[in-house]
Amino acid sequence: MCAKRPRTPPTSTPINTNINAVLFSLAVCLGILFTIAPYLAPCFVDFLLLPTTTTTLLLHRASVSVCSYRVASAIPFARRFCSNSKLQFSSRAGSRTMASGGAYARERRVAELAVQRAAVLTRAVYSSRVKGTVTKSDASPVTIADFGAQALVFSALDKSFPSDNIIGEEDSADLRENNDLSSLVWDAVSTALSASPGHESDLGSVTGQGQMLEFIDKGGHTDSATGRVWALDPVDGTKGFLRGGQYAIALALLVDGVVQVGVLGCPNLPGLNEGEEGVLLSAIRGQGTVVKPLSGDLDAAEPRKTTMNAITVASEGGFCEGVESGHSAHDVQARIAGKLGITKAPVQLDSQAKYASIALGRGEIYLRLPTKMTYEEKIWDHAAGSLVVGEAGGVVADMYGRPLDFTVGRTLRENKGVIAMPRQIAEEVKKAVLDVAVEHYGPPPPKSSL
Ligand SMILES: Nc1ncnc2c1ncn2[C@@H]1O[C@H](COP(=O)(O)OS(=O)(=O)O)[C@@H](OP(=O)(O)O)[C@H]1O
Ligand SMILES: [Mg+2]
Repeated sequence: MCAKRPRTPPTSTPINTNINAVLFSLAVCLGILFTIAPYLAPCFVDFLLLPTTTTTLLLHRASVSVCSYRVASAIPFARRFCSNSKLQFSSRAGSRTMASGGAYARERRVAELAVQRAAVLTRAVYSSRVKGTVTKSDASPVTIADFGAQALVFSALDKSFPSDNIIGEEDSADLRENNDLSSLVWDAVSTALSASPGHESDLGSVTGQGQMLEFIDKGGHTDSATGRVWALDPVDGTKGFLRGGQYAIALALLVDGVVQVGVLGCPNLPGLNEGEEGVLLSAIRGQGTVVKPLSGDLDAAEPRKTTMNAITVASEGGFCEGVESGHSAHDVQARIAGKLGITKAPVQLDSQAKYASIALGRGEIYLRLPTKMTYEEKIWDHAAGSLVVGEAGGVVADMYGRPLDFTVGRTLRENKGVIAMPRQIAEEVKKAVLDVAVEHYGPPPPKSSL
């Protein structure tokens, strides 16, 4: 159980923003200096020795054009440098909200409220007789809860951040073909709206079935690398949801391909107090991870800071994995655990509740090794969870030890498998996973040419 000392999360101040701006400028200058030096040198020497020859003029011109290309490439270099070093920077002026409580405080608050409102709907759908399950083209199930939760969260994003882009797991095609199912989703949405009134100025509303379908279709964005992009999995672990197991409502904000805010609502995880059910975890890059009860007044709830168990050898820990044997390779995961000397049996949980659990210190390692090398993990299955774990003192990587690359669209096609663990044992776990992965799947595939 996680019973950490309540603590207010650290906040960013305008001073931090200025420091970030100065550091960013420094990174640009450094990028320019390092990248153009080799090209300026011959130009300078030639200028001294043969100032009037045609060769010098041509060399000079070539150097200048290479320099301008290099100067241009120094900007993305600096941006990446700043993102990697956890300095929050966004290319779009005014795109980061500095509300009371620091950078991205407003985004976090709206995301938390939206996830909470969606959880009212998913819980109601679970308790009702009809789940309206349909099977998608990839053979995975989708229910009234998935569609309804997506409509509610997108209504909130549309109200609070109307110019942001959205990547969402679902679309309304099945509903437009099946009016009975669409009506059931609308019933669930309107019931959830009346059951959780308030916050309309932040969360908006859904005025009818037509608008609901329009909201559901707002998640078709494909470019995850540019500007502000929200990624939503309205019901992650739909199979878990249907069998009364774990599921999560997972919402993240990416800015220029870097996850800056992550929120996980886990309605069926044990709560923070005896007899309570449901937790709401949230993280802002550079500000740690906090947890609140999923129910109740979120503005009044004191956020508790949570950190992973700081074990120093992997054999002291336990690992969690997915329930479905088709989603991750249980046999390969067992081999890795054996190599690490882990003796505890794995804990099987559906959804990003796995990320939530280890961020709460209710487990240490998450292993997700592929059953098929052709499978591309989805951005909405990892964006929120990876930040929640990263900010709780963890490291998230793929099975070859590479950081997750959220810049390549709706999937993580440059990564294979996912692992997460406390940073103290990251190198040990990464090495064991890499050895087994190379043996079982072969060396890492080259970067895609797309
Ligand atoms: N073949 C394969 N490999 C890996 N992952 C897959 C695969 N097929 C589906 N999915 C995605 O798995 C998401 C659910 O992940 P879980 O961690 O809940 O899986 S598990 O059931 O606990 O094993 C699930 O998310 P939801 O559809 O939101 O439930 C899928 O996006
Ligand atoms: Mg999912």
